[in-house]
Parts: sequence; C-alpha cells; structure tokens
Amino acid sequence: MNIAVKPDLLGNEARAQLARKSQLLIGGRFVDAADASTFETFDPATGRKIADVAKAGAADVDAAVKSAQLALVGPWSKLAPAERERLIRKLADLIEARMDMIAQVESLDSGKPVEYIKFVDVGLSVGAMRYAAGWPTKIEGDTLPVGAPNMLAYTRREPVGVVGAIVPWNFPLCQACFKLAPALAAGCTVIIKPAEQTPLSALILGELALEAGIPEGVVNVVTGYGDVGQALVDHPGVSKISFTGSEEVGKLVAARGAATLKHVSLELGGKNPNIIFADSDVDAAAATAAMAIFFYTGQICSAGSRVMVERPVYDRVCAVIQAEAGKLKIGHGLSSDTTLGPLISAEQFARVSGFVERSRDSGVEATTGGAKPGGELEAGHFFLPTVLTGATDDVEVVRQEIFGPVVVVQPFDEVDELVDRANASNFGLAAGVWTQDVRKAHAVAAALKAGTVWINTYNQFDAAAPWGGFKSSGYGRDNGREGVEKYLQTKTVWTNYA
Ligand SMILES: NC(=O)C1=CN([C@@H]2O[C@H](COP(=O)(O)OP(=O)(O)OC[C@H]3O[C@@H](n4cnc5c(N)ncnc54)[C@H](OP(=O)(O)O)[C@@H]3O)[C@@H](O)[C@H]2O)C=CC1
Ligand SMILES: CCCCCC/C=C/C(=O)O
Repeated sequence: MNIAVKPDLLGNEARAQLARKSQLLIGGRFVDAADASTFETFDPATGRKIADVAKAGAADVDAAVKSAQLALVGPWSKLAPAERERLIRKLADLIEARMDMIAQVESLDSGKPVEYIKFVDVGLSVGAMRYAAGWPTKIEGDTLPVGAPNMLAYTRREPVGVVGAIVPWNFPLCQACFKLAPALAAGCTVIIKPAEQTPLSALILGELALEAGIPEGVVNVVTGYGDVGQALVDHPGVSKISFTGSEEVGKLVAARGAATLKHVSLELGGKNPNIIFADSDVDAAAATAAMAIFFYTGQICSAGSRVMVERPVYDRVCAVIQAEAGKLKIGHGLSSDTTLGPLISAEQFARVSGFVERSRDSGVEATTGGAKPGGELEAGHFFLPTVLTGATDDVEVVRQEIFGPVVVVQPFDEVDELVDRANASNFGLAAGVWTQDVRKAHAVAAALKAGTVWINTYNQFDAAAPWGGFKSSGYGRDNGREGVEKYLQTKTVWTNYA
C-alpha cells in the first residue's frame, strides 16, 4: 500500500475562499446566524479544523423561507423561460470555470480525492445545470379532450413553490446541484441545507448563483445541524422537501412533512448487488467491482457493496478484487495521486469498523484490510479497503448499508436463487449484472427490484438518467424528466366559450 499525505496543496483561489467568513446566504446577502452561533468543520484526513461556519437556527430558516417566498412571486416568476435558461447556463459556466478551487475546497472538507472531484462531482454538477437549463422552454401543459360542449380545458404546469434541499456529506456539491438545477428550471426558489460535515461547497454554489445573475432570494443556503433540516421540513412556507441521506432520517422527513402535507422525495441508502456471471469478461467485471465499492471510500449510496459471483469464477473474482484493493493509494484527498481518501468522520469510522468487527463473530473473514492503516495516517479517519468472504445471507454486512470501503463477496449457483437472494433486501437502489448473454442480462435486469441496473458497467450517471430507489431506498427521482416534474404541479383551467 502506498501512503501519501500532502495536505498543503491548496491553490490561491481556494485559500482566499477559505479565508473568508462562512456565513448564511439569505435573500442575496451573506449574514451571520441570528444568534451569531457558529460550528466547526474539519479535514477528515487530519482531524484539523478548516473553518468556523455560521450555525443557523429556526429564526434563520424562517428568514430564508420568507426571502424564497418573496423571490418566488417576485423576480423569479416574472422572468421569461428563456431567461431562466440563460441564468442556469451561466451558473453552469461559472461552476466549470471555478472547478479547481471548488474541487480543492470540497476535497479538504470531504476527504475525497481532488482529481476525482473535478471529473465526477464538478462534471456531474455542470451536467445537471446544463441539462436542466434546457427545460424551462419545454415545460408544457395540455389541452384536454373534455366531454362537456363549449368548454375549453387546459393544464398549466406551475412551480411547486419553495423547495428545501437537504443534502448529505458524500456528494455535497453534486447533490445540491441535482436538486437545485431542476428546481430552478421548474421556476421554484430553493433553500439548500448542506450536511454539517461538508458545508463549504454549498456556500460557494450560492455565491456563484448570485454572480450568475440569479435574483436575490432564489437560492438560499442555511448551514448547521439536523435541526435546520427539521425546521425546513416543519415550515409551512416550504412546499417541497428533496432529501438525500439515511433511511432513518428519510422516514422522519416523510412523517414530519405530512403535518404540512409537503411534497417529499427521498433518495436513501442501498445495499447494491453487483452480479458477476461466469460467462462475463471476468477480469473486467471484477476490476470494476473493486472500483464500484472502493471509489470514494465506499461512501456512495450506489456502492456495489455485495458482489455475487457464479461459483466457477468466484476464486478468480476474489483474487482480482483483492489485487485492485492493494493498488489503491491511501492518502490526503488533495494529493493528486490519492485514490482512496478517509471516511468522513469519527462516527462513520466507528460505524464501518463496528460492522467489520461484528462480522468476525459471525464467521466472516476479512481476506484483505479490516482495520485502520497506521503511521502517518493515524490522525485521519482512514480505513483499509476490505474484502469479506464466508458470509451467509442473514449476517448484517450482507443486509445493511455499511457506507465504507467494505465489500462482501458471495458465490451463487442458479439464476433463480440468485435473483431471490439479491432481492431479499429492504433496499432497492441499484444493481450490476455482468454477462455476455444478452437475454440473461435483460431477464435479470427486469427481475431485480432496483431503481437502476447497470449491465456490463457500473456507476454510470447522467443528468438525463433518472436516479432513485425502490423500497426503502426511497421514492421520487433526481435527474431526467422526472427530476424536473417533481418540482411542478398541475393546474387545470376550464373556460366556457358558449
Ligand atoms: N443516500 C445517501 O447518499 C446517503 C446515505 N447516508 C447513510 O446514512 C448514514 C448516516 O449518515 P448521516 O450523515 O447521519 O445521514 P443523515 O441522514 O443524518 O444526514 C443527511 C442530511 O439530513 C440532515 N438531517 C439530519 N437530521 C435531520 C432531520 N431530523 N430533519 C431533516 N434533516 C435532517 C443532515 O444534517 P446534519 O448533517 O447537519 O445532521 C444532512 O444534511 C450513513 O452511514 C449512510 O449509511 C448518508 C449520507 C448519504
Ligand atoms: C460516480 C458516482 C456519482 C454519484 C452521484 C450520485 C450520488 C449518489 C449518492 O448519493 O451517493
């Protein structure tokens, strides 16, 4: 294993950004929290403090909601669709132009490898903006074939209102953009609540929205803890909550949102089976399976955390995944050669190591990893890439989301048995299928209970492709047409022209 820790790799623009006071963005102005509270954000690779950040409370949420309401009926609703398109495109261009600075700040705050952030997070964020920018001029109602004589009935597609976008720490910029871009396209105004671990990139996004010329109050950012998210969920002035995060909090959001009959969409966790048949390109499948779990230290809801392998090629797949794990370069995300960063926090480290420890009691073997790396990485929340074998289907590492660089590899014998086992999960977010038999690939894809199935690939994302889950992985979709439609509501208009 190569170890690389070079934390001091920030460019001037990122340094300047970090030197600025981190305040809330409300009504187009950066302001302190009403009670002047702050909290600290840390570098997960070193445990060192990065910045003090304004800690919003209910009064700040209320102010943000009022600004968003004013902007909704004011400047934002008065803009022609083509103007909305122009401003969203401008925001995309600004994100792209500031890619290096954004990636460095995001890497420091989240621990993710900076080079991946440029390509994946910033790339997907810009893509989400450009895709959404095409929609304002294409949102159309219908004329309705009603039976009553002399009646014209038509529909209008109108913005749902003020949106609360509650974002997790694993894709801070990207998840904010997956929610912000379509909401703006639909004509909504937005309050972004980033995760407490990674508040910085949402503030940059808010600043760039202003620079793009998006009117004040259309994009607001309230940083703080979970109570800020809850205040958004409870606030009667918020019409919709778009949430990505844990199943536990997702259920809370749905339940509390019901009190004000909020529109709610939930993108929650996954325990995603990545299925490798013996007739696949086995080495490519296994190498991709390693990437599917170790990428971003396994802290992705789509992580291929359960690899199911047809028995004749099981040993080969295990060997390749272990070899790929050994090639990873663990280190600080700001080092350009790092390919495996730390876990986000001490809590997340305890969660991941706890899963691995308990699995040993169930007879599961960690053939690779299973511990913290030592030496100069000691201060960070690093965890070695880990391969678990010998797990039966009932053990928790097979059933629960670990959200770390930990993969369980299991053999299977028959397709029917495989599908039943893969579907025997509360989650249903994503799955992979590797085979050269087209009929088998599509039959298995149809049988799997998952929101996305990748055939002979993994972790493909695009702003045009709906993303979301079945079962406990949530409901509603980010991205694609559905990603825009969830920010719209339908009004039917009747006219008697007799
Ligand atoms: N689907 C996914 O992509 C993600 C899944 N997860 C899963 O969740 C586990 C725990 O991660 P964790 O960070 O605790 O995830 P949470 O679900 O707690 O956090 C997600 C977001 O929800 C906010 N939040 C927390 N409590 C409330 C509430 N009562 N009402 C409204 N919003 C709230 C959080 O704010 P704050 O950060 O300030 O608490 C954060 O912005 C992970 O191990 C992983 O399994 C986590 C992140 C992303
Ligand atoms: C290549 C991975 C991109 C993932 C973007 C979507 C985020 C998913 C999540 O919430 O984990």
